[in-house]
Amino acid sequence: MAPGCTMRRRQAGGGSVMLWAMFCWESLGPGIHVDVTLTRTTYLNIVADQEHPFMATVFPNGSDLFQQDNAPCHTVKVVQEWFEEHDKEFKVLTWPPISSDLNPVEHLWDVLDKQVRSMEASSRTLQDLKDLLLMSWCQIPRHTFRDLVESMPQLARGYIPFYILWANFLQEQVEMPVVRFQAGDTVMGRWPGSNLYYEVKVLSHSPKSQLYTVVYKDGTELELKDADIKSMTGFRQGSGRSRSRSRSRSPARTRRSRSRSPARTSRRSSSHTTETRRDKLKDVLEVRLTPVTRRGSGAYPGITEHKTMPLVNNSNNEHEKKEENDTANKVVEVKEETENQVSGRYNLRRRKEQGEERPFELKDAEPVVFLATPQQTSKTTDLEFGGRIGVFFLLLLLPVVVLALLILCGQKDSSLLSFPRMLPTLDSLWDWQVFGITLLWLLFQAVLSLLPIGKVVNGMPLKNGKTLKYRINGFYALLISAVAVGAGVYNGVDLGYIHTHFLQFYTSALLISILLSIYLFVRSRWASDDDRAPAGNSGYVIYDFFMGRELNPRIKNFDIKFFCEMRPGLIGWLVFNFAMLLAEMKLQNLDTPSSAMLLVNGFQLFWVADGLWHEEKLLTMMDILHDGFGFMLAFGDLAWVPFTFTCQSYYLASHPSDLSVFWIVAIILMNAIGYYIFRKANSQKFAFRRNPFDPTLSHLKTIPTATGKSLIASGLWGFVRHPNYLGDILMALAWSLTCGFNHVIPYFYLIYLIILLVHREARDEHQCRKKYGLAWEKYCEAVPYRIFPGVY
Ligand SMILES: NC(=O)C1=CN([C@@H]2O[C@H](COP(=O)(O)OP(=O)(O)OC[C@H]3O[C@@H](n4cnc5c(N)ncnc54)[C@H](OP(=O)(O)O)[C@@H]3O)[C@@H](O)[C@H]2O)C=CC1
Ligand SMILES: CC(C)=CCC[C@@H](C)[C@H]1CC=C2C3=C(CC[C@@]21C)[C@@]1(C)CC[C@H](O)C(C)(C)[C@@H]1CC3
Repeated sequence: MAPGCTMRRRQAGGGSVMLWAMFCWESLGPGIHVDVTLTRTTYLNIVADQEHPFMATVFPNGSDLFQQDNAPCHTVKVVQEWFEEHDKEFKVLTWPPISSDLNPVEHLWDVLDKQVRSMEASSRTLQDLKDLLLMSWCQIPRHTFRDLVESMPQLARGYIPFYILWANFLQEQVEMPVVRFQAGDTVMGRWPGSNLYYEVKVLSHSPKSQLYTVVYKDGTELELKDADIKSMTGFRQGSGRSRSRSRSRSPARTRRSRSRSPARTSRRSSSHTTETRRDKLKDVLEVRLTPVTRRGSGAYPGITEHKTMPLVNNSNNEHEKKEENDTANKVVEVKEETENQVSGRYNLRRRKEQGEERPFELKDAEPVVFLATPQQTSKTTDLEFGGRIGVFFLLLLLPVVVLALLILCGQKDSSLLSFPRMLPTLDSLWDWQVFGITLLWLLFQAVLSLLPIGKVVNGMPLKNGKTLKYRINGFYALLISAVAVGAGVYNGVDLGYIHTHFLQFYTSALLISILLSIYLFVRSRWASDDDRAPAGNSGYVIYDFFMGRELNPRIKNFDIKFFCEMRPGLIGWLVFNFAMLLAEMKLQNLDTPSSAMLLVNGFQLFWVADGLWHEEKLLTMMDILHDGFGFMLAFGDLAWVPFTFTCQSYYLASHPSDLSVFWIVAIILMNAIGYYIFRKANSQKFAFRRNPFDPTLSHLKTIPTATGKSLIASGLWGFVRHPNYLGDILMALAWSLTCGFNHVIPYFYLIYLIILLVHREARDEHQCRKKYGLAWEKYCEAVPYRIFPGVY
């Protein structure tokens, strides 16, 4: 922000709050507090996560217009590229470089200014100012912004259409004393990532970082910004000190001098402390600040009884239904029992009044969105899987486990106790021809993935603000592979070869995954910080080799991780299943495959086809966004998936399983229920993350988080915290049940999946708790079970 844009009153202390907002004739958009230095990444996040979904909701028919001024962050290359990529959905209107026109949002800043000023006495801290700005933005009446648009001369002359969205930044400044609290003071400290305050004791203040070190009652020590601390009296009463404030507009305004009328200047310095305003202010603060009750002594601060944390109904999506002030997002804050004072204004209702017993209150509003700070890849300190020692054993154990599984599965007696004393010789485990076939398969799938069919989509924004492009053609690859395999079999290719050489196929895949991991590890030496995975950069060779140092290793446009996750292993698994089906018919002299084998083939074909149909959704998953590509995923994708996921069909090839009609129906039903839960939960979450305003999701209740994202807290996501895992596990159970109860070996996939998903859930829980703080705690309170309702 250029100094010329701000009008500071005094130099001592103070700071500024930056707000980004957008509006059109139809509706106000969300007001977004930019919590970090405004960078291209921050702005790209705003555009992708806020502006884009809002635009899609307000103008669902496309061909709409978006206008912003020429601020540097608006015009940087990555941002322009993003807009170019989306130019089919909407066009960005250029802002004439020497335009004397104000961005229409600026008129709303004036409205905001008046509203905030009328509550001036309250704004003692940056947090106060931020809260007031956000709340005031939401309170701009509909007629104000509509009148503004309708009064624009360009509109009257037909130069600009109604379907245009304007956006801009506002910077407001507040002055504060430098050190408000002394060591030993008892104050109210905000719990990071939330809007909840707890009693804390100030330990010290650092003049350098301007941070207070405080200790919570449970002993947690944290560093808090001045804005996150309130005095006990101020907290209870909400009375304020005087402050002075100045503001600046969009960063683009650096070159344009802003002429302010003398009237405005005098208005600025006048005091606005009438009783009415105080009352208004009191209301606002009472909605905002809520002392929380502790559940027990020494409890973790997040686990408290928050009678006040709001659960938000997503129904604000239907903005056309609203009568007044139809902002797309409204402030969601905690509130005390003083509901009567404010309920009319803020539309707060007790959930009990709606006949539900939840300890939450419901608001017909979305939260004002706070922007998450983009992550930097620093050294990985939080080691998973038991750290270096854990991954060392996993490195050795995983390949051996698969080998043991295959040996047992292929035996007549598959009981664990009949594991052969003599291990297969190295000679019998290796076949160059098999190795060649495996390489050819990989090459074939790589070629298919590069075919210029299917759409190209953007992945999620990376740390540097860029997005990678992905060709989504997995489903076509499956169809082409099916035709190729079918043609091969028709022309006499004996797929029984796969059954008889299954171990050799495994060792080939194992070797390839090891070689690939070594290649990935070596090439990651040259990976820039931006390209590194948050989870695989501990500095320990074994650990980083296992986890993968590079996030999205690519050879030109070929994304190695995305390819391996979805193609050779998954499609290969289906080919193996088909080979086992043919082998079963041959070994057991059957004219048609057994019902168990048909079910397994059918279910798994459907699951893989479904995964490839929804291939794009993988782009938002932990594996792509967080995990590096190292041995774990290379081995997982190329060896683990095709050789352990086949455990039922490989087992059935040599172990007949007679299923009664009852069992067949029960198993089909179980698979169908599992699939429904799995797919619905995943699709709902994906759609919600892509567009929180999606009208089809308006019935969902959500919990706002301080990052701007909300958590779905009703429907399947209100049933258990990981309904998608539950669905997946139900399907896995159905697949295993086809093999009967003679041996545990066909249940290997089910056992693996439960272990993996329970562990994954714990990893995810850890990350979500870090990301969402108390909002996550609230979600856990509202939805106590993780995967299995009533059990876990
Ligand atoms: N068969 C197999 O071997 C495996 C299958 N899978 C399947 O893949 C699928 C995806 O799994 P995975 O990526 O692990 O997990 P999820 O798809 O459940 O993703 C977890 C993320 O979802 C977001 N989230 C969590 N709770 C909520 C909520 N209430 N509302 C909105 N967003 C929420 C959070 O991210 P944020 O808030 O940042 O968006 C969280 O980090 C699952 O169906 C799983 O069963 C996974 C692993 C192995
Ligand atoms: C023990 C070990 C080596 C673990 C590696 C784990 C991997 C095998 C799995 C981690 C997440 C996976 C997913 C799929 C396959 C298995 C791995 C790679 C998946 C691509 C299968 C198809 C689904 O539709 C899916 C896209 C939901 C799924 C995503 C996760």
